[in-house]
Amino acid sequence: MKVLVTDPIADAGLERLREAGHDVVTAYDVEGAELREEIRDAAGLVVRSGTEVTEELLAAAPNLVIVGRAGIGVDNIDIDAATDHGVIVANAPEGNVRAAAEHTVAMAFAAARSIPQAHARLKDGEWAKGDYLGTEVNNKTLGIVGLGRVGQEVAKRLNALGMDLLAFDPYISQERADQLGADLADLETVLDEADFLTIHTPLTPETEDLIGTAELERLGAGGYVINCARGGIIDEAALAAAVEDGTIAGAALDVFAVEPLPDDSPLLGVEDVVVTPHLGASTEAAQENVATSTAEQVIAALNEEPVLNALNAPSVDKSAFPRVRPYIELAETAGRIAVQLFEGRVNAVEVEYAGTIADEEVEIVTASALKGVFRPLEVHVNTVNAPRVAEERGIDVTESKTSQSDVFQSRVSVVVTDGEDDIRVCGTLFAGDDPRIVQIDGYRVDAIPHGHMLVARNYDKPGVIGLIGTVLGDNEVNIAGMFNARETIGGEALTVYSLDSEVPDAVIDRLEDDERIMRAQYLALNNHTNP
Ligand SMILES: NC(=O)C1=CN([C@@H]2O[C@H](COP(=O)(O)OP(=O)(O)OC[C@H]3O[C@@H](n4cnc5c(N)ncnc54)[C@H](O)[C@@H]3O)[C@@H](O)[C@H]2O)C=CC1
Ligand SMILES: O=C(O)C(=O)COP(=O)(O)O
Repeated sequence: MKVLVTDPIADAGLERLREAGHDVVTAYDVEGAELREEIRDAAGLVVRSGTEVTEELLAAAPNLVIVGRAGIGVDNIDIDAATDHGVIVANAPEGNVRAAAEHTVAMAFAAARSIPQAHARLKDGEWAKGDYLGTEVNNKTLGIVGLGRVGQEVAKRLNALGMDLLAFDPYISQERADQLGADLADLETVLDEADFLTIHTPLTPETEDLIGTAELERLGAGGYVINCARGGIIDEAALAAAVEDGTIAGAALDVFAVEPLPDDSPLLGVEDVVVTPHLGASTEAAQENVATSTAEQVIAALNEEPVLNALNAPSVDKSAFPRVRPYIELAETAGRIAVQLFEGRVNAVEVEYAGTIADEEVEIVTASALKGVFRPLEVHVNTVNAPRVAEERGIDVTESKTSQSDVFQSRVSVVVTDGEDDIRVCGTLFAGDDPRIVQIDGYRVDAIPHGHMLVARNYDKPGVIGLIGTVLGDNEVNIAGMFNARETIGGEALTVYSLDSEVPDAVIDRLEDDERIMRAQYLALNNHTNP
């Protein structure tokens, strides 16, 4: 499949994709209409921070399965739109953490000891020894905004260099902070106490412009700001002014609100603002890590396997996946059968798990059952967007589990209802992976869910089964298997036929013309034959 790579990633990642048999196309400086054309037949897209993955781009990518972000920050990807389009977004949250932490430490020293400024002057032939009186980090307080993966690595390193740690992060436990030797406080206290303030949050509506004039005033003279997280968290004009007028001592920035940083940025004119062009993740090791990890995730997604770091898709533990996998298709089929048999307007879907499957993480199986239920919709529904499609349509989804199962070791049931009537379809796996539909609307059946199915509700009268067989045969529809279930002798019965081909409407009409047959329904279970 085609995997489009729009930002440079390490060769190891490109190689991994090729080894998996994918057609890797690199398009580093392509934008606009040209990029939309390039993505049209792509199944995978790999980006870093340089590509804006917008709704417009996603809309131009009907075959896209996954956007892999070879790095951490996903603020350049419209995840919401990706979910709507059923596209997985996955990042590589581990591989460049140490690189980003080391760069942060380097930037702290660069600012505190004016290394870039002194270096530039010496290169110009000037021995400016007397102009620089730096600040030691030893015995100073490090204020950390965002004590996540990078923040914690920075904390450990700078703590080892003699700094006290004070962190603002409303989403971290006291226990974790204690393990790091960090005190937790509100932002104001951190600003009041810190000598160095380092930012390690993602860019979100909550963190946008988190640090402005008032916060820099609180940090005060002698304070340094380091930002290797995301531009936009600090108000750049306010920061440039605060360093320029001595409100704070200096700043070191790796990231900017607009990248590449425009020539006319006020930051560029301020002597004590140190800048690097978004180099935090740019080490050989980090790039190899994130490129291979992203390639693995793209390969998994294109193989319909679980994507470890998916940000918008149900997650499954890799070791549990083989146990869960066969139920994914079974639940989708049960959902497809249930919705096609149901004659009302679905306003709720219930997925029940009984037996050993109830011990597993089944989020992806439930999403798959919904995918089956929504199959007749025009929109492209998959396990990424199925829960959202349900929510948007006001369809209640419930999942229930019981360790008790009847005769089967495990059973998955999909119930669709309009609040009054419902249809329940239950499936199981024989011999571990052989899917069977074992109950339809209360009738015990045994049907192989494959291809084409005819479900007839008839009276248990002599000759009915023969008639159905003859009518199907006369119309060249071959019967692969059949199961007849009845309530009582002579009472209502439900007969399920597994067929080798589609049943034309005229044949359905012909069957329903017989007064012994109340209802005959053709169900398409093949992907290609969905009505
Ligand atoms: N300069 C570069 O090249 C690199 C930059 N990054 C950036 O560094 C940042 C941090 O990355 P990770 O540590 O991996 O993320 P993370 O998700 O592990 O940690 C982020 C932390 O911020 C906290 N947080 C979220 N909202 C907050 C708020 N409003 N106030 C205070 N704390 C808040 C979270 O609770 C979490 O602990 C990201 O923006 C990432 O994109 C990461 C790698 C390289
Ligand atoms: O991983 C991140 O969040 C980064 O900021 C690294 O960005 P990059 O992959 O170097 O464009």
